[in-house]
Amino acid sequence: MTTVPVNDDDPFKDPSLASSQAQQQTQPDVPPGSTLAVGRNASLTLGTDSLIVLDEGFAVSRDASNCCGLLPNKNKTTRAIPFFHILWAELVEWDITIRYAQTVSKDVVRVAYVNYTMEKTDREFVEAWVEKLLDRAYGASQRQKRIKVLVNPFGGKGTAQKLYVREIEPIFAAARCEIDAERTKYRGHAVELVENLETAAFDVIACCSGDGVAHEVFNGLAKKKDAARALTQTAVVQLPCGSGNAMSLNLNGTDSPSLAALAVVKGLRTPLDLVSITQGDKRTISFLSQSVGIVAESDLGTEHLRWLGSARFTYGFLVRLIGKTLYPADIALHVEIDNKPGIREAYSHETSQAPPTHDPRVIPPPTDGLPSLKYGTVNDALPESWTLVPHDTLGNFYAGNMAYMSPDANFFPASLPSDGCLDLIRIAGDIPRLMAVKSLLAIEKGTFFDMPHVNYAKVSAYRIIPRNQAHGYISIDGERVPFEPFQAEVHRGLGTVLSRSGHLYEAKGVC
Ligand SMILES: Nc1ncnc2c1ncn2[C@@H]1O[C@H](COP(=O)(O)OP(=O)(O)OP(=O)(O)O)[C@@H](O)[C@H]1O
Repeated sequence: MTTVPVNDDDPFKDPSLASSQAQQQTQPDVPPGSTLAVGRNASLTLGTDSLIVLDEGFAVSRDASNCCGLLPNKNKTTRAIPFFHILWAELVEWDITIRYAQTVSKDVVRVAYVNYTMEKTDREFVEAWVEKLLDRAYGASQRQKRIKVLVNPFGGKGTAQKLYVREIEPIFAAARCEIDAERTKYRGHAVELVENLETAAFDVIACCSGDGVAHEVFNGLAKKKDAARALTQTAVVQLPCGSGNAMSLNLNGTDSPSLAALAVVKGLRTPLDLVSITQGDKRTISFLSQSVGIVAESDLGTEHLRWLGSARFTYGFLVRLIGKTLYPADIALHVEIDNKPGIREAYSHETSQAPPTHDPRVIPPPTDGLPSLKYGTVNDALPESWTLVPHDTLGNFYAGNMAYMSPDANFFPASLPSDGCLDLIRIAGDIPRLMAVKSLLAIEKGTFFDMPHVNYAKVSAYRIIPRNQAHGYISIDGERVPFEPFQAEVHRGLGTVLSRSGHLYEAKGVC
């Protein structure tokens, strides 16, 4: 028998769970076929949420807390490995090996394994048990995903390659994923790589980067001749290795690379709304956010303060709040829900739905490119039903397709992956300074949505024309674009990501 240390937490009230198939008969809570005897003194049982490893050998394993392991520790014979953490299980000859992601700290999991040599008994039973374990471990998530990995060696602090090798790749490998990794060489390289990628050969494109490379990957898929099909079939995921890791926070529920890798291994295919942005003669795809005004300027206009780290955004924000900076613009909206009770209700409705067991979308034919634009481009006449409304005192125009924009900044708590809407926040720039500072604090506290001066709507399209400013900042998914009018239109569920829930973000919502 070979084991590496298993999580020492023992959540089991009754450590005397069956240690053999015979004993199992006396355990009414354990369905037949759940326990596998793996030697005279050890067994593996499929519990409710975990694999229960009962091994008397654990009790005498070396442990500093028990005289170098010389004294048997009767309480430590049963250990639990949550099914979510099980990466793979296999039977080779009569050797059973189970690999899993072991929690070594709050933010880190590492590959570990248990291995037993079985007695040559009922092979069919053992094979069926392994299959049941994999079933519980993966549920509706695809096993052995084929993953194209793109590493941005300059993402974040320049440690993406190191993080990939140390924190991510071992987890993918232990889960028997097929991996093809490549580094991006220059800005825009991911767009080119993905445009020319044989996407049918991969289930997932994983960006070991910040949100910037994920933005490029969606745009690369959008440039393909069979864009609609590629965007439906290929899931885009982010492994947090950059300075902005919103995508991973929202879908993997973490900005830890190893936990995100585990979430990707277990991720469920999830349709994601994508947004066409037309500006000048260009059409690009946005998956995360668009901002004009204080948010864009606090992020993009503070590059010279990079030495401040993440505080540069807060500093930039406060300077502009206190200065009551205004960003006047004319705005036309295609509103879907214009009031907070209605938004809350739409959100609650989705959260009350059972998680989907499969992706309901029909795969588009290979001849379909991007969907046509229902409302034309920014260069076309304004659609008849739209009205341009002057916002002379605008301070913040912020449209979000996901909830978190950074850790502790759940700006869009009502956002849903595929409701066909962007959540749009508009805040006047001339509100009292104290109220403005309170708004900033309210984002972290989760009370921002309900503040009366925060105008929150769900929209499916809009046009914004900045006014009376020679220069300024517009951010699309955190990337700077020209300070010119643009139009946005949501395409419901056009893209695909992997998420933990299959239909929600990993953020506290507005229920
Ligand atoms: N080898 C490379 N050299 C220079 N730029 C690159 C390279 N690979 C990717 N990029 C660019 O780096 C930008 C930022 O990437 P990413 O989002 O991964 O990192 P980040 O640290 O979160 O971003 P930021 O620098 O904006 O804070 C992307 O626009 C991408 O095109």
